Amino acid sequence: MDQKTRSNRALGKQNREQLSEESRFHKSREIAENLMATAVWKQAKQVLLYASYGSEVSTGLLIDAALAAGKEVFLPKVLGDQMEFFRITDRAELAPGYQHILEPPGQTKRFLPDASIPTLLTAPGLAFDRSGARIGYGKGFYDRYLGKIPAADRPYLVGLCFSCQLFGILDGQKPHDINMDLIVTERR
Ligand SMILES: Nc1nc2c(c(=O)[nH]1)N(C=O)[C@@H](CNc1ccc(C(=O)N[C@@H](CCC(=O)O)C(=O)O)cc1)CN2
Ligand SMILES: Nc1ncnc2c1ncn2[C@@H]1O[C@H](COP(=O)(O)OP(=O)(O)OP(=O)(O)O)[C@@H](O)[C@H]1O
Repeated sequence: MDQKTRSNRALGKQNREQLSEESRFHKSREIAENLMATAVWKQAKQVLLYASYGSEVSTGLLIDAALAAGKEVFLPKVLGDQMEFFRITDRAELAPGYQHILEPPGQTKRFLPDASIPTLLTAPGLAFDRSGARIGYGKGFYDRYLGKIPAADRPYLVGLCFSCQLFGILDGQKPHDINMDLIVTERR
């Protein structure tokens, strides 16, 4: 991996961690509100979210709002070197898994892409740019997962980040990197 990707990842992570907990909480709420105001969120019947940990954009509000709105909610679970999404109907079903991140039990309905069902996926990340480029922890889970899905069946992809993680242009993109369709920050 190139030097630029490394330094953008480190910078995005540092900027995210420098926000106070209160500020992250506040901004996460604004990010959730901005996402929920979009047509893609409103129309989505299925949402693939993540259970936030560390200094990531918090997703608790989104999970609860999606469940309350009757959407099907799926969260990632790491299985070996792959990641799969399983349905939850309550946050209480989650238990610590890979890297102590809360995960679904894995016996419930597994997400299967279906282009006829409006579906939205939110991805966390350390650095993003306006074109939708995304840098994660560097293990490639999201890129590998999304790469398995034929482009026509892929959910609408939304990157969630604080505006301090948004950079001008993240070059050093690799062929396997899959761009987000939309980036949502606390500033929209
Ligand atoms: N909330 C959340 N769930 C997720 C992901 C994620 O990024 N966020 N994933 C997306 O892939 C998968 C888990 N992948 C992960 C890959 C690496 C690390 C990790 O190495 N964490 C270190 C920090 C490493 C670093 O700073 O470079 C740590 O937390 O100490 C964590 C999760 C599936 N679930
Ligand atoms: N579609 C793919 N097919 C095969 N290998 C892949 C694919 N996507 C990613 N990888 C592997 O994963 C590694 C890490 O990828 P990358 O640096 O893009 O991760 P990232 O986007 O920062 O992290 P993540 O997706 O876990 O949040 C790559 O070096 C590559 O070996």
